[in-house]
Amino acid sequence: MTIAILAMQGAFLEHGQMLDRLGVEHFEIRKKENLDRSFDGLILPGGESTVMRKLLIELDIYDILKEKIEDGLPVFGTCAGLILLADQVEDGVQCFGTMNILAKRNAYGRQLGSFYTEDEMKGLGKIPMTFIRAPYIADVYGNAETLAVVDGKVVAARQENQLATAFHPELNDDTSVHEYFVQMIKESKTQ
Ligand SMILES: NC(=O)CC[C@H](N)C(=O)O
Repeated sequence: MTIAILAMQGAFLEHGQMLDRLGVEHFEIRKKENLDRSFDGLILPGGESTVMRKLLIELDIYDILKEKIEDGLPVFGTCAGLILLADQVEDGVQCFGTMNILAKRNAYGRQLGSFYTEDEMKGLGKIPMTFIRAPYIADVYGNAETLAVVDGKVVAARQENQLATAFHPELNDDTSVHEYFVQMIKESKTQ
């Protein structure tokens, strides 16, 4: 199994370190040519969603990745990555728009934008959650399903091949969300 990590900007290195710990092969997508390689899953990291969207379009990567996601490629978006997947974005612009969620950007305001907590994620129990100028999911609809709620706000969701978290599981020691994603990839191969 090989996972591609979008590495134009943001917290991509830490995702690679998580995958190393799980013994999963990975490589970085920095330019269009990197997409010549085949891969079984895609990680969209945290960072700045507006910058990532701009680079995706400028580097001619946007259409290729959107088509792969629509064709069922397992994808995991954290924080800005969640915003890239959202069908609707409050205070921002839609990017791939493949997931039936409304993302509210910088939703916790200046003061509360970054914090740490531990809370339940469906199927995983209590896990560490680090939020950095995070969005939350203000609405989940269609085939999307809520996986975690913190203080009444949805912070993780899944829709078939797509997984999104408002927090950064790659910044804590716990590998369970990445394991969950690896399991999604395995299941997609047996379908
Ligand atoms: N840590 C993050 O990824 C922050 C996301 C950022 N606020 C954005 O809108 O893209």
